Parts: sequence; structure tokens; C-alpha cells
Amino acid sequence: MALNRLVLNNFRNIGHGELDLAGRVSLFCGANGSGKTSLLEAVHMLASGRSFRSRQSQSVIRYEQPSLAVFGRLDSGITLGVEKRRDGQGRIRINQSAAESSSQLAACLPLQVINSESFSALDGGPSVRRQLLDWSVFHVEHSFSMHWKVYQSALKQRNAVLRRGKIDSNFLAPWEHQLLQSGEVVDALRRRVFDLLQSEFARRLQDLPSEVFADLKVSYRSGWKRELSLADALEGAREGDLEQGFTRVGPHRADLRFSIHGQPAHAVLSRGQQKMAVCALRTAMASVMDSGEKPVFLVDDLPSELDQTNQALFARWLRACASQVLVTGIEANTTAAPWLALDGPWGAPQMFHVEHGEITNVGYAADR
Ligand SMILES: Nc1ncnc2c1ncn2[C@@H]1O[C@H](COP(=O)(O)OP(=O)(O)OP(=O)(O)O)[C@@H](O)[C@H]1O
Repeated sequence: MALNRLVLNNFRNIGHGELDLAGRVSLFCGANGSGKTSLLEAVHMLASGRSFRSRQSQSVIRYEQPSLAVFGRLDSGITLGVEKRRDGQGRIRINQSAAESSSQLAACLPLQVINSESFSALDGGPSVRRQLLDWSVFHVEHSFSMHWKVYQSALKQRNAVLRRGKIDSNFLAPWEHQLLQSGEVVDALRRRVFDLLQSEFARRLQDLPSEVFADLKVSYRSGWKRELSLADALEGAREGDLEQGFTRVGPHRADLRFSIHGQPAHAVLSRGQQKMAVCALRTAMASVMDSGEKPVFLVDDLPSELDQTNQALFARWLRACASQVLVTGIEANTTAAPWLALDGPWGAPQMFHVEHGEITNVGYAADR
């Protein structure tokens, strides 16, 4: 799925922008504060209904304007629209009809983001990594979101009973039954997708220096002790859960662990090596999807932290798993270099110059 056309109104410092994205690779170059990241942020909003920088959509709306709007057309002909108002109201439209939820946007336009926040896959909390795994599970196993919703609603109900301190297990039984049924399915789907993800991740690590990356391992933690069934784990935890007032075991505590020689990977790898590990993970996530559903990648400031060899390697990984890439960088020649080494449409990036929120198409890098 690729984005052919993008129209923005009042998105941070971008008053109005209309872009036709023709190639596989679009590069947005310009000085600090010109609006490059805002443009990627707008695409993210189109694909998820929210910003990747701010929880408050009000802060994304251009100063002194009442609302923002982002519109996109995909190569399949599907149109997406997101509008946010300063009073907190908003609209999501798919093919000009109101959408029920923002997850419908994600199903239309799968997206991967590489930016300065991406390091949290290694050094952030478990919820970040759980969301990454679940992104893949959501796109590979289409029943996942239904089972996960049932699980989360049963978890909420069980936690509400625990907080009331009801020790009669009759109060917990119906929610535990639902929790077990949906939880076992969620775990099974995650395991299946994790196995695919792990082998794609390992394949990419083989392209990196073996003295460092041969020992980088990723493992899946289900959220309860490996040797127990979920039923036994819940039962064993019940007394402590009642004391604490919440459910301490289950798929909502799942995690991925990245380690080297038993140490957390972020404590061992250099910053550039961490970025390549994240790029390997994100491209592995993309490659486990059906080939017809390849995601769009947003890469904010590709050259930062990566030397030329790693930038070129990442560009090759992307070519194999992405439908389209939108990349930002400060300097045009540096940002274009890793792409110019590729063949075909990937080797002819479309260039945009960004200045004070104005976005100008300046042609193809190969022709300049
Ligand atoms: N709500 C808003 N309304 C208008 N301008 C805003 C708003 N929020 C942020 N800005 C401004 O928008 C500009 C664009 O920021 P952005 O992060 O997109 O720049 P950038 O080109 O990615 O810069 P850098 O190279 O420094 O990362 C900044 O000057 C910022 O101060």
C-alpha cells in the first residue's frame, strides 16, 4: 500500500501543502525547524489518527487555527481523511465515510516509523516492545484484535473486582474464564508471529558485523512463568493480586527481550549499532506481512547516527520489504546518497525541499 497524494492544512508550521508522491522513495530536505518531521507526523496521523510526538492533538494544530486536516489517497484508490479540532473533536473518514475507529486507518495504511523514539524498542519499557510485536500480529493474524479486545475487557473487569477486595472467587470466575480463553489465543498468535519475526530478524543480523551481532538474541516472554499454564499462573497469583488490587500475570505483561551474552542489548551496543538493530527489527516486522500489504516507512533523519555503509544497508533492507519510503534529512546530497546506489525506481528518489513550512518538489535526485 503506497501513498500517492497527500494534502495538509494547518499541521504545525505547514499552512497548506499538496504533494504527489510518485516514486518509491521521497526525500524531504531542509534546515532545522523547516517542517520535515511535521510532514512525517502528518502521514502518521493519517495512518493512526494520532501524532507520534504528542498525545495532545491540540499542540499539532497550527497556532491560532481552529483545526487541522490531513487527506491522503492510496495507490489502491482508497482515500483517508483526518480532521482534528481545537475543542478535542475530530473526524476520521475512509473513502469519504465516517470510520468507526482509528484502527481502521492502520489496516488501510500500515506504517513503520524510524525516528529518535525508536530506540525505546531496546531501552524502553515492556509495553513498547509488546506494541511492536502486536503490530505484526495485528497485520498477520486478522483475528488477533478481536481476541485482544476480549482479553483487555475481561482484564478490566477482573481488576475492578480485585480493587473492591472481593475474596469470594465466584466474583472472579466469569472474568477469569474469559481471560483464560482469550489469553491462550492471544499468546498462541503472538508465538506464531514471533517465530516468523525472529527468523527474519536473525537473517538481517547476518548482514551486520558478526563479532557484535552474532550474539544478539531476541526472545519472547508470555507474561507468566514459562513452566506454568496461564490457568495455573492466574490461580497461583490470585492471592497476591487481591492484595495488590490488579492482575499481575498474563498476556498483558508480555515482552520481547533483546540480549547479548545475557546483558540487555542497549547496555552493550553503541548508538549506531542500536539504530541498526531497530532497523533490522522494523524491517523484519514489515517482511512478515503478506506481500500485498507492505507498509510505508517514515524515516526521520536517516543519516543521524549511521555511517554510509549502514545507511546503504538499511536502504537495501527497505527495498525488500517496504512499499514506499518517506525520508527526512538536512542536507540533500547526503540524504540521497544511500538511494542512488540502488537500481530501478528505488534508485531515483523524488526530492522535496522544505523551508518555513513550504514544501516544494525539486525533481528526481538522479536527474540533478
Ligand atoms: N502548532 C504549531 N504551529 C505552528 N508551528 C509549530 C507548531 N508546533 C511546532 N511548530 C514549529 O514547526 C516547526 C517545524 O518543526 P519540525 O520538527 O517539523 O522541523 P524539522 O524540519 O523536522 O526540524 P529538525 O531538522 O530540527 O528536526 C518548528 O519551527 C516548530 O517550532
